[in-house]
Amino acid sequence: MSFRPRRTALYMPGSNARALEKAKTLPVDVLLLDLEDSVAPDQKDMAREQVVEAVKEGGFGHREVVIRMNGLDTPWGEKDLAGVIEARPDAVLVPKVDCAEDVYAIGRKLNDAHASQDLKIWAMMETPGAMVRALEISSSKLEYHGSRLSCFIMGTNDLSKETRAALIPGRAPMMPWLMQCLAAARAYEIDIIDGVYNQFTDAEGFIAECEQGAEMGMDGKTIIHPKQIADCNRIFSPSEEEIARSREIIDAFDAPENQSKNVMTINGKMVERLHAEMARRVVEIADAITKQDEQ
Ligand SMILES: CC(C)(COP(=O)(O)OP(=O)(O)OC[C@H]1O[C@@H](n2cnc3c(N)ncnc32)[C@H](O)[C@@H]1OP(=O)(O)O)[C@@H](O)C(=O)NCCC(=O)NCCSC(=O)C[C@H](O)C(=O)O
Ligand SMILES: [Mg+2]
Repeated sequence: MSFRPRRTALYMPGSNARALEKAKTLPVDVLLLDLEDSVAPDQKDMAREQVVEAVKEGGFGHREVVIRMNGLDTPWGEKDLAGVIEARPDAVLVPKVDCAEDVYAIGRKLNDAHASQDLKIWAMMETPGAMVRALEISSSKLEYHGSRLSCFIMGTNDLSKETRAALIPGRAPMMPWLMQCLAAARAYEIDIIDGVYNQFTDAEGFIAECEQGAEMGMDGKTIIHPKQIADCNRIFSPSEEEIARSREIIDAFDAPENQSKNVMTINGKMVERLHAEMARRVVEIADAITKQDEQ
């Protein structure tokens, strides 16, 4: 599959055996098995063992499986990374990435361990340093031979803690950083998934934040509870109307009589060839979602 849907990325504490089992039945695109902030220090070793065993055992179907390790500067980081190498998930999620060297350090260790290049690095973007160095971090994808960086995840809780910017409805204080990370990600063809909405019992607020993230261009949203799955999947999927409009644009530009046209009027609106490229992406996303749902 050339396009991989990343609409819903569900966190679950690695210490929660029930959640790990339940994950195999939930309609999410990505599972974020957490060894970091949702796991208490006295549970870290147990959580790591449990997650490594669960990933080795498999059974997660089409879901992308990602393990969030503790930082290499903590007492658990090295053991977590060894566990990741043993378990072989789709990606390791590195918390509190602050600069490109934090990505290189993980890449070097994976390469030294001869871990498959299919094991990707995802970066949590959640420190003030990462906000001002977002482009340096994303560019590490190209500048370091063997870099595996393929996705950013916004960590708005830590960002709020470290910057003291309030997490409020509409997220005005966070908007410059969210968009800066998005542009940095796109500049190097890296996916980007939005931060969590903590008030998981507030469906209306969650829907508003998903819609905002989708309008900003995020590929999906991180979630913390199964209640949030259905709305998140729906909002980050192309609507029937959008798919129909996209097919209309593609057909118009593909028509033999329009081959020498770069601009047209469709339904009273100017449409250029670049819009046909955007439309093809919408259809590709919709097809990938349909294919995944059929599995
Ligand atoms: C928030 C929770 C602690 C709530 O847990 P609980 O009270 O147990 O929820 P429910 O009783 O409503 O659960 C109903 C059933 O759903 C299952 N469940 C709940 N949450 C999950 C989950 N995340 N994954 C899988 N399954 C889940 C329960 O097991 C129940 O199942 P059943 O037995 O069949 O009835 C809890 O939801 C939770 O722990 N959520 C994840 C918290 C987490 O991982 N946080 C860390 C990431 S957030 C973050 O740090 C982002 C970033 O770094 C930043 O800085 O912003
Ligand atoms: Mg965090």
